[in-house]
Amino acid sequence: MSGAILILSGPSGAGKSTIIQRAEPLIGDFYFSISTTTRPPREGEVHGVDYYFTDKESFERDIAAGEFLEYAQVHGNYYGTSLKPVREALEEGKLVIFDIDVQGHRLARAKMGDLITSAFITPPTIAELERRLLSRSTDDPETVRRRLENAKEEIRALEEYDFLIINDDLDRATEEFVTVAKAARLRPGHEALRRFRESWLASGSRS
Ligand SMILES: Nc1ncnc2c1ncn2[C@@H]1O[C@H](COP(=O)(O)OP(=O)(O)OP(=O)(O)O)[C@@H](O)[C@H]1O
Ligand SMILES: Nc1nc2c(ncn2[C@@H]2O[C@H](COP(=O)(O)O)[C@@H](O)[C@H]2O)c(=O)[nH]1
Repeated sequence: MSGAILILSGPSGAGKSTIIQRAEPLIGDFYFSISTTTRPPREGEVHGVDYYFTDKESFERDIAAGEFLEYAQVHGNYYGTSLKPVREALEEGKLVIFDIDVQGHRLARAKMGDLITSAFITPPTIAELERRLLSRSTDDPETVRRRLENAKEEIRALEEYDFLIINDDLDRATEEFVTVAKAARLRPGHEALRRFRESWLASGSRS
């Protein structure tokens, strides 16, 4: 595998999807890992674009079949990253971007740590996070409350990430994310390093 992985995490409502969408034309060729979830679709979300929406029984069947690189229960629903498309994209040398929670970041690091660069995105304050969750109008008040409570736990994992992006100004945060993505691309995994060393040593010299 010669690609690289960039993991983006942060509280729900931090602006991860917004930033990935804005950064897309600026990063160049990459593969965005579409997660599978048991969360019901929000208005406007499309199966196979935003998520693969499924039910608990088939998600648990996929867990048992070893389909996931990582999965976790987040805000009361299952979310998981399918291993097969990620492996294929890596084999094609692509940068693979994940938008996953802090548990998923830990699990992915344990399996593919040498390929991973990670960034944690957060609004500057909890009050601003609450404002964004409310103004997005996608979740009922109980869901917003639960997501805000979870945010206080998630931010404890900050030190586990390579980069912190404070999303106060969207243009600046997007620019920072693009910089991180370019850096992630330049980070070869152990296998790629070994291959380079072998070919470098085999390249010979005149003396
Ligand atoms: N810098 C910003 N200033 C003001 N509003 C913002 C900023 N960044 C994002 N938003 C808004 O905040 C809301 C949440 O953003 P978004 O849906 O991208 O968050 P997310 O981190 O992907 O959330 P989730 O994890 O729940 O999918 C959206 O309405 C978005 O337009
Ligand atoms: N561990 C994983 N977390 C995931 C995955 N896909 C998304 N997420 C995280 O879930 C929350 C909530 O997302 P929402 O779309 O319901 O608002 C968010 O923090 C995502 O990063 C995954 O495959 N694995």
